[in-house]
Amino acid sequence: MNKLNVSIIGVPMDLGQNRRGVDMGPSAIRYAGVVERLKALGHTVKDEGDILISQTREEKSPNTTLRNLEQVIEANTALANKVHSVVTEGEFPLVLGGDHSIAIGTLAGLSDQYENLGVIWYDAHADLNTAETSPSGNIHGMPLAVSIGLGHDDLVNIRDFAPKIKPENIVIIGARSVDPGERELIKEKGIKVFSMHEIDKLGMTEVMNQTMAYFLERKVDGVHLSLDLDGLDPLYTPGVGTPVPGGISYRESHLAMEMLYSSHLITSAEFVEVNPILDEKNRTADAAVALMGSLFGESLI
Ligand SMILES: NC(=[NH2+])NCCC[C@H](N)C(=O)O
Ligand SMILES: [Mn+2]
Ligand SMILES: [Mn+2]
Repeated sequence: MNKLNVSIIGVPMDLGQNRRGVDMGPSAIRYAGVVERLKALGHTVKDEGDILISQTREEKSPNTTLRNLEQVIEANTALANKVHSVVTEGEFPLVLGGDHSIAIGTLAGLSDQYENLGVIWYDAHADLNTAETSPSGNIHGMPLAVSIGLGHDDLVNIRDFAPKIKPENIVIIGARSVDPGERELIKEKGIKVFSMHEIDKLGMTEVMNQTMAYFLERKVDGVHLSLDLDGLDPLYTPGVGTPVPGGISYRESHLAMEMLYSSHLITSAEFVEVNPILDEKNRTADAAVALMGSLFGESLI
């Protein structure tokens, strides 16, 4: 088995949306035993601590409909620099959120290390909104659009280059709440989506096999897993700010993580949207850590 040097980066960010408490996500995931779980699998694990996040929130940012824009730019710039230094040292970045706006920083930090990075977006949502299409003004609904170069200039150009990833290198898994503007973008850019419909119809084994074949065909030189806990059904992960019923099951998610482990394709990961205030007895963070166990090589036998 392949042993990794895992660097854990906490991002106690809640400025990309309006439900308070998701800033406590990294602590909840640590309490659920992430370090111990990965060490038990033989990996070397270093907890790099948390990125500093502004405690100032504003209801209306000056000159924009994007909520807390300045603070989100600042946090993501810091995260991008941290992820970048971790990757250049040959370590595996494992980012703990925090709301999903932090994927902007994670991808910005990763992408100049990869010519052709693939991205798995495991989520109930597509997170492909821009200021023009967003129903909410919440930046956590925009990170994938920003990463393909669409959105506010200062977000798009973190670390001074854009775009970070190619639309045809994205695979969205678990989508079931997609806004009209996002649908158009998916069509226009040819983004690959396995919605709940495909998961139901094909089964998770086939979805993952097709996902991996797609990345091999695209000759990616790394794959980032961005896992929003709301991709799972709220039955299993109730502690999320934007739950959508009819989601991926706990077992299907483990199967997906186990298959990703066996594929050796994944080169970085983030687990986001864990909100302990909305949770029941830390179940959502527990689920996140259990899924990380599978992603990093736990098996039953
Ligand atoms: N990362 C998330 N949970 N995103 C939810 C986005 C919800 C909705 N599509 C919006 O733009 O506001
Ligand atoms: Mn989501
Ligand atoms: Mn999301």
